[in-house]
Amino acid sequence: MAEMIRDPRVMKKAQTEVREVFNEKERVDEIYINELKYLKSVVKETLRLHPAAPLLLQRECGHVCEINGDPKYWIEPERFYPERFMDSSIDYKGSNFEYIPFGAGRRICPGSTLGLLHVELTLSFLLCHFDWKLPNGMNCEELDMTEIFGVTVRRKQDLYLIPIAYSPLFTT
Ligand code: HEM
Repeated sequence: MAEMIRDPRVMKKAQTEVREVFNEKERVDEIYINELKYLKSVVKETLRLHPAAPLLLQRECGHVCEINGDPKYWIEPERFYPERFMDSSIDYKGSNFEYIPFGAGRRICPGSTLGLLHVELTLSFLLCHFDWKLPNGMNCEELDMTEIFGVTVRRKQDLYLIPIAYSPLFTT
């Protein structure tokens, strides 16, 4: 939600997809979740930029540095850009080592399917039934994206957003 509120283009695109699929089916339901190609890319991109459980001890680089000057695996690696996963063969199975939000190998997360379903379904509900805006006239560039490390990584500042109920019946 934080990445999408920072980029209204992505929010709009994900919302349009969710509303098209679920309005047609007349309800939000997990059986249609695989039709949400863009929303799934949003979740993938979120787990790329913000892995909930980075492996090993977390470290932070003390200096700005450039490694070989050429991003080998990701184009514009720091950018939140879900489109990079559309039509990509990279999945969650841990066979692409540049993307292992659930780990890899024998100890890969056994709860990934359940975890993803919860995230995707919850996000679908939030996008389908509400429009979202920042409080107090806050600008999206002002949103603090600092993360803190614990057992899992999370936002340092809680995210406050204003939901505006949406119903296709009341739109013009
Ligand atoms: C989006 C949600 C989730 C993320 C991002 C996530 C991520 C991870 C990661 C990165 C690991 C370490 C894998 C490794 O050592 O290579 C892990 C392990 C594990 N996860 Fe998850 N997980 C999620 C949801 C869940 C859920 C819903 C469950 C249980 C219902 C679960 C159960 C476990 C267990 C038991 C392990 C330890 C596996 C082992 O060491 O053999 N996870 N998870």
